[in-house]
Amino acid sequence: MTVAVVQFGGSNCDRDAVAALSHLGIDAERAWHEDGLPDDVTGIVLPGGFSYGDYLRAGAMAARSPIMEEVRAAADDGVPVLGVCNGAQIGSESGLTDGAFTTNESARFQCEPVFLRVENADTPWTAAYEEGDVIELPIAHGEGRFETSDDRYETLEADDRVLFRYCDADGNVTEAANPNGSRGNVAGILGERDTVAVLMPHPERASLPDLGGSTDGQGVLRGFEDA
Ligand SMILES: NC(=O)CC[C@H](N)C(=O)O
Repeated sequence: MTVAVVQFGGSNCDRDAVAALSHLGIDAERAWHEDGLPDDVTGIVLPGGFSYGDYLRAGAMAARSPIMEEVRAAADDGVPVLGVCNGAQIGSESGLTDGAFTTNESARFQCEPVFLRVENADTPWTAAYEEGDVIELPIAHGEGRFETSDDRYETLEADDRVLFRYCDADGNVTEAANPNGSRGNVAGILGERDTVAVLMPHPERASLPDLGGSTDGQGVLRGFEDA
């Protein structure tokens, strides 16, 4: 069993994802997108970075790599798929998840720790937490503002597919705690199945105790544990 961390030209969080998963005892390896998915794939990470230099829109070009057909088919078969930051953008650009991640309200690249409230704890990615728990993860993005239409937003909420919202340290979802202007402070969402999730903050950068910061990201990555 192997979690494939798909590497595109310009991905830069693929090694971090492999290191964080390995630390948790989850077998993971990088898979260059042109080589397709390994045969024994049991999970897929779309890692962060600047695939194809964020040209057109962040994630737009990687979403059109042929491997994404394989990722979609695997997701439909129930293989867990996690998109992180640029991987979240690739996930939304390829239709794995709803909505879009677009230019931050500040129009600047933002790199800072944020607090997230767990909105749905009944998923593989949040099973380690309780609903309402507050976790701390870093963000590092220029195009992280979640947007979608009124209808689709209502459907996401009605289907309980909002996974995380930006909040303050006490779990209050406020405008001040929203780093990028995301609609409804949304930081992460589920796809059609709860085995597919994307989020802008980086769990793999908050998983290794040796780094000295939050290790709250471990719970998210443990979504691959039973894969
Ligand atoms: N850390 C990342 O994955 C960055 C994503 C993307 N390049 C952006 O700036 O929005």
